[in-house]
Amino acid sequence: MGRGKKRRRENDSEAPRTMHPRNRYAAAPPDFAALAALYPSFAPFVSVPAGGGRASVDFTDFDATRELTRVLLLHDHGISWWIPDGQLCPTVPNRSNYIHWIEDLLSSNLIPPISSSSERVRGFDIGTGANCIYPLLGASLLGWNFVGSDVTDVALEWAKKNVESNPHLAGLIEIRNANEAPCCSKSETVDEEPIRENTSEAVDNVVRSIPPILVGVVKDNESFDFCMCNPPFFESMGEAGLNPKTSCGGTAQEMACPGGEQAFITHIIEDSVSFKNSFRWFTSMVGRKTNLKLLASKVREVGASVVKTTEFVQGQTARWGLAWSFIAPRKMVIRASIPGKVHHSFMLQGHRHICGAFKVLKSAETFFCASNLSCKTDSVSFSIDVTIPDEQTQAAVLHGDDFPGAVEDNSTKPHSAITGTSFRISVFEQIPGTLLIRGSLLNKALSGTFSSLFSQLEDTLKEEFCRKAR
Ligand SMILES: C[S@@+](CC[C@H](N)C(=O)[O-])C[C@H]1O[C@@H](n2cnc3c(N)ncnc32)[C@H](O)[C@@H]1O
Repeated sequence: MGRGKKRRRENDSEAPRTMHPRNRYAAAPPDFAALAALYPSFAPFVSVPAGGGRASVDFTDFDATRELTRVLLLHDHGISWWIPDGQLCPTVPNRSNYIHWIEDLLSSNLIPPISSSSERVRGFDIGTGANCIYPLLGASLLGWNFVGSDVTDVALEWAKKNVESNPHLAGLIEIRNANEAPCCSKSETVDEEPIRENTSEAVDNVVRSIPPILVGVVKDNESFDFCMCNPPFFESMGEAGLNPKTSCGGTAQEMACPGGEQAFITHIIEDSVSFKNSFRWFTSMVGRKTNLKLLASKVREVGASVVKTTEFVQGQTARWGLAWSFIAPRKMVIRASIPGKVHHSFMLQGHRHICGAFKVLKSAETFFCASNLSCKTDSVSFSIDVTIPDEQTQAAVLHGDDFPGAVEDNSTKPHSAITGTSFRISVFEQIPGTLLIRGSLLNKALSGTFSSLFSQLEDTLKEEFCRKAR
């Protein structure tokens, strides 16, 4: 955790415009003056301009940042919380975004629930820290169950204290010492010298020096709906640098590890292969966009069936989310409840940068590939030819979900005649910031299935692009 790509500075007291819509601070940022009136211990950290105006907090003061977090957790979430001086202090609105993204992944239904899924969602927070922020937020906002792991004495001691201070959540959260994994050697001191060669061999060597993350820490027969991680992003505290505009604390053990986030997340990816069927989703926060691409290809190399990414814009800092799963995505055999047509279209309107035609094309490709449909993308004509594999085509017909030639006539052709059903998705930029997405059935079979898929594509792209653009 630390400093990533800097964004144009926004007023710190304003909620970033890109907050998740369900984030409780999305509509209105915290009202510092009102909180100061309610909590006298917070008042000394709040300044109100002489001529009136919005109250502010000095984010370069660790004590102020920690007191704000304490007050927000107490006032808005009913959580009693504290961390010792210098430990990483989380910002509540930012951390909530990651929780809501996982909530979206779980509810997307892209991956079916794992067989042992219980009624209550169960998550594994890798490196929960002294602050234990994700389990506390996930349990209080959504009633999720958590195992939170860590390796340092201070993190384990304070994470437990933070859980015990909240008896209403204590039954939902277990804190686990990753150093007690059977294969573990005690956590190493962080090397101040970064690895010189950034070759994959150098990274692999470093990965082996990181203490256990999942293997040995996850118990036999345990299963989880997801894991999450805010990794140590840096190779050294020198690399972490100091952001003069904020003081969120952070010790070397929290901020840095040998090989930085690339090695840490590579370790998670390697471990994930051992738990293909025990986790529905593996996720991690990523601090650098270059690492996101690299790690996403690693995830594909180890055979993930679905890979998803997102961008978290957190005030001035951009971070990314990487999610993957080995569970086969649900097959797109769709009940054609909407009337079949051979052409469909919809508009995406949003901010030009966010809603670029190429980005939308790639997201559409990801959507279809994740559904086991084969895609041929032409980035010159901004189009994708999508083919529904024969077995899915057959399944749609056999299940009575659709029928061939639904638009042309309502007669049912022999099943064997329907092969390689395909359609074309094209993205056109109408005016800057407005895109037209058009879908055309190429061989006029299974129009109901095509219509249903197109409607799901519309929902997915609108959710992804229009929400961000708000
Ligand atoms: C950036 S901090 C994140 C703390 C907290 N989750 C947050 O978001 O503020 C990274 C945490 O990972 C922990 N850590 C490092 N290696 C670990 C390992 N092998 N297993 C579990 N936790 C580890 C560190 O001790 C530290 O608490």
